[in-house]
Amino acid sequence: MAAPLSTSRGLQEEKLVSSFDPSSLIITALVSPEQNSTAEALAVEADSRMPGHGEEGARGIPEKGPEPGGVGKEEANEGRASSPRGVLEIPSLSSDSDHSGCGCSSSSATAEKPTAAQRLHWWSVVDALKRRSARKLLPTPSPGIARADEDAARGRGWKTTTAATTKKKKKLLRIHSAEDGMDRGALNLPAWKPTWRSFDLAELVAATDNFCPENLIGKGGHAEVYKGRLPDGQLVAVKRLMKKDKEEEIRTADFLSELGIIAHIDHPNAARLLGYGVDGGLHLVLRFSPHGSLASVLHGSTESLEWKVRFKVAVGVAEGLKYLHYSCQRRIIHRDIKASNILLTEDYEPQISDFGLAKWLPEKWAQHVVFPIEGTFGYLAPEYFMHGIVDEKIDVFAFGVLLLELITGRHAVDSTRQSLVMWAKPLLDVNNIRELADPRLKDTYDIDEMQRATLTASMCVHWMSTMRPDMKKVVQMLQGEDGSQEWKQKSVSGRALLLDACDLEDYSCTTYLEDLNRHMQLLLE
Ligand SMILES: Nc1ncnc2c1ncn2[C@@H]1O[C@H](COP(=O)(O)OP(=O)(O)OP(=O)(O)O)[C@@H](O)[C@H]1O
Repeated sequence: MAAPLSTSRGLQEEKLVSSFDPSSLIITALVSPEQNSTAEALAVEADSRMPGHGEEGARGIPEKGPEPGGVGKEEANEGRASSPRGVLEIPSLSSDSDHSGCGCSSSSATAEKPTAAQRLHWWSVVDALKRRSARKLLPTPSPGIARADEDAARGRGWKTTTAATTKKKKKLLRIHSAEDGMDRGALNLPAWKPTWRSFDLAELVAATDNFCPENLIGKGGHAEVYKGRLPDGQLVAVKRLMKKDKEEEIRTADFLSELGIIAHIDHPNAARLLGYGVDGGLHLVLRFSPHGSLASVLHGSTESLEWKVRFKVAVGVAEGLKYLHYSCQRRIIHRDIKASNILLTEDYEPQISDFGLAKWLPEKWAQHVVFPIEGTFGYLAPEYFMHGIVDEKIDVFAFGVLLLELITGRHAVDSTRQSLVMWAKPLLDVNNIRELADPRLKDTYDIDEMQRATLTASMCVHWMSTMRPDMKKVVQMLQGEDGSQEWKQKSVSGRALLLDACDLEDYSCTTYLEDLNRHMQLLLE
């Protein structure tokens, strides 16, 4: 496994990035074969770029899933494709429940399949992308194409179908024929109105004052985010995917992936999608969070964030993660929980955002192995960065780090490149709350809440994933609802417990810290 590259995003956030993202396969399920569009050629290209990727895997759905309780393997040379990210599965017409759409429930725990109307809505997204692709294929730019689109098309070597890809294309045609054979017009649509819509470029330009630099409110590894105002006065955040080093098709795949997941999320502690735009770039339109990210409020201000708010944020993020892990038809693993991906509403209600790396896993897969490993250093669970293992527990680990940030006011990785987990571990082991608590808080925190938070954090950042609580338990622990007494007792004998756990496994506490260190050195070299 090649060592992942690191971007230069400062010491606080070393983000792992990939040279190739298997999620690009998502496109293969979204383009229609009936048009010889760029999008289709793109699909074939994306497919063919997977080394050893079998034709059967062209839809990104494994031919044969792992046995119940087994591990889903994403590595291409295993002959299986990735657990598809995002949209790929949403409009699926397959009868196999495991390959059906995400259909996350609306604030309820009941999973629902997508309706015909929902599928139709998705088709409109696909059509918009196809139109965009088709425009770019035109040998001479049409006078009707917006200038921004011309810029985007300039110099880009979109490949049309080649002899080498013809065979795969034929296969794709067959794969898609079943879906495309469905008469969209003949669908008897139930009354379903999506809460999000398509925005054209003119609307986005007007809202953001032509993406004026003054409206730039955030810049991540993949996107620029602009503040905007819609004609009805509503404030929005327009997330524009950056061109950077990624190929167009990979960017499109990332975009569809994020859109596919976020469009189905409906929870007060998760970012709310208002729409998307595919003209002049790829855009997500999101509800604006007035306080920006937790990272900026916690670390970017001289004023100390009061404990009451910190605890509210902790509980809210835990609720949001619980929803993602348990209230969707398929479990959504966020994979990039960190302070800069937690946005704060007017009244400091936290919202989990940036679903660019999120994955959903079939119910019967206990876990999944991915390559390349993506995420942000300081928040990566050991089993993930060492072996690429993905399940809910990697989010639990990252949540533990976030909790430590809230408790201590420290960064996940400090200016001396020390990981917060490494710094906090000895203090957590002896339950030294005085040393752990952010000195800026002085004595203003609720001692019970602080006790519960530190204990929960110590369990969440356990190096053995099986020793970490799930997010249902985390919520209960934070709220002191279930087993708080039991946890209190554990906190008293916390050190003994943790040492016991160390003894149980060869993979000891020391090994874990050494691995973390080694991994960090690798990244920062
Ligand atoms: N809805 C929003 N309201 C206010 N600010 C936002 C909103 N969405 C994003 N931002 C700001 O923009 C920043 C970058 O957004 P985001 O994390 O989605 O971009 P990204 O490129 O995907 O990031 P990453 O590097 O984590 O992949 C956030 O940290 C936040 O400060």
